[in-house]
Amino acid sequence: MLKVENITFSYRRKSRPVLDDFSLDVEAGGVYGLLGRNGAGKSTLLYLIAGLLTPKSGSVLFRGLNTRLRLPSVLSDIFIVPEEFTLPRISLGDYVKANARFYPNYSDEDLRRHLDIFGMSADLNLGALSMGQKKKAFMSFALACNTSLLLMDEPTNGLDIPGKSAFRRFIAGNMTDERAIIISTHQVRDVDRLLDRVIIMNDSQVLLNRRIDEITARLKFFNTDSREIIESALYAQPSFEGTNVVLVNDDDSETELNLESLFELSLLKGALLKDMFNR
Ligand SMILES: Nc1ncnc2c1ncn2[C@@H]1O[C@H](COP(=O)(O)OP(=O)(O)OP(=O)(O)O)[C@@H](O)[C@H]1O
Repeated sequence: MLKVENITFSYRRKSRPVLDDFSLDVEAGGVYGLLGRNGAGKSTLLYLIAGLLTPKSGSVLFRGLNTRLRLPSVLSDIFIVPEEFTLPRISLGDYVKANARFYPNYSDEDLRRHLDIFGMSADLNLGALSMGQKKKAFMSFALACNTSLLLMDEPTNGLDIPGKSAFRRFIAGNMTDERAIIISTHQVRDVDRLLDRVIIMNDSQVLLNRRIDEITARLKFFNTDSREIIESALYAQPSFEGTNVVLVNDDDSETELNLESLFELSLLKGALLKDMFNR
C-alpha cells in the first residue's frame, strides 16, 4: 500500500538529515507502532508520508502515486492526526459539513459510534472543548473518514485513563484488512496490545519493522528473579515483580512481547537487533 523509498530529508540545507536513505513498506490490514527516541524523526516521517514535506531525494508512494503531488485521489485516502492541532470554533456538525466531502468513504454513523466509545455526543462545539476532548472528537472524525491510511502522532497524549482504554477499543474495533494505521508513540503501554507490527527508528533509519509474532519468535520476554538468567539476558530491567528480561528465543518459547523492553534493547543494542532480524 505504502512505500517509502530511499528518502533523505533535512529541515535546513546544511543540517544533518533527519531521515537518511530511509525506506519502509507498509501493508494494509495492520496497526503499526512507530517508536523512536525523542527527535528520531517520527513526526517528520508522518508528515513526509502525508505529502506535507518534500524529501531532498527519494519518494513516498501510496498505491504507486507520489504523495507529494497531493493528488485528490491520494489526499482523500490518507488522514493524519498530528500531535498538536487547532480546530475552528464551530459546531462539530458544521465542521463535518465543511470537511467530510473530501473523504468519499466518510460515515456519519461511524462518527457517532466512535464518539460514543469516548462517551461524547455529536452535539459539540469544537471551540468549547478541553484538549483531551478535542483530541477524542478529531480522532473520531479521522477514523470516520475511513481512509485506507490513518497516521496518528502521539494519539494518547492528553487522554485521561478511561480515554486511553477507550482509545484501545476505538482502534481495535475498527481495524479492517483494507486499512493501515500508523501510530507514533512514546506511551508504549497505551498501545502495546493493539499492534500488529513494530517499527523502530534509530539513526535516521529503520532499525526494525516486524510483525509481533516475528519478534516473539526470535526474542523471549519474561520476568524473573534468577540471577543466572538476568546475567545472560540481552536486556534486563528491575521492575516491581522481579526483573524484566529479554533473551534470544532459542527454545521456541511463547511469550508476550514487552514493548518497553524491546524499545530499550533497541536503544542499547541496536546493531545487534538489526543483525538478528536481517539474518
Ligand atoms: N520545523 C522544524 N524545523 C527545524 N527542525 C525541526 C523541525 N521539526 C523538527 N525538527 C527537528 O527534526 C528532528 C526530528 O524531529 P521530529 O519531531 O520528527 O522527531 P520525533 O521523533 O517525532 O520526536 P519526539 O519523539 O520528540 O516527538 C529533531 O532534531 C527536531 O529538532
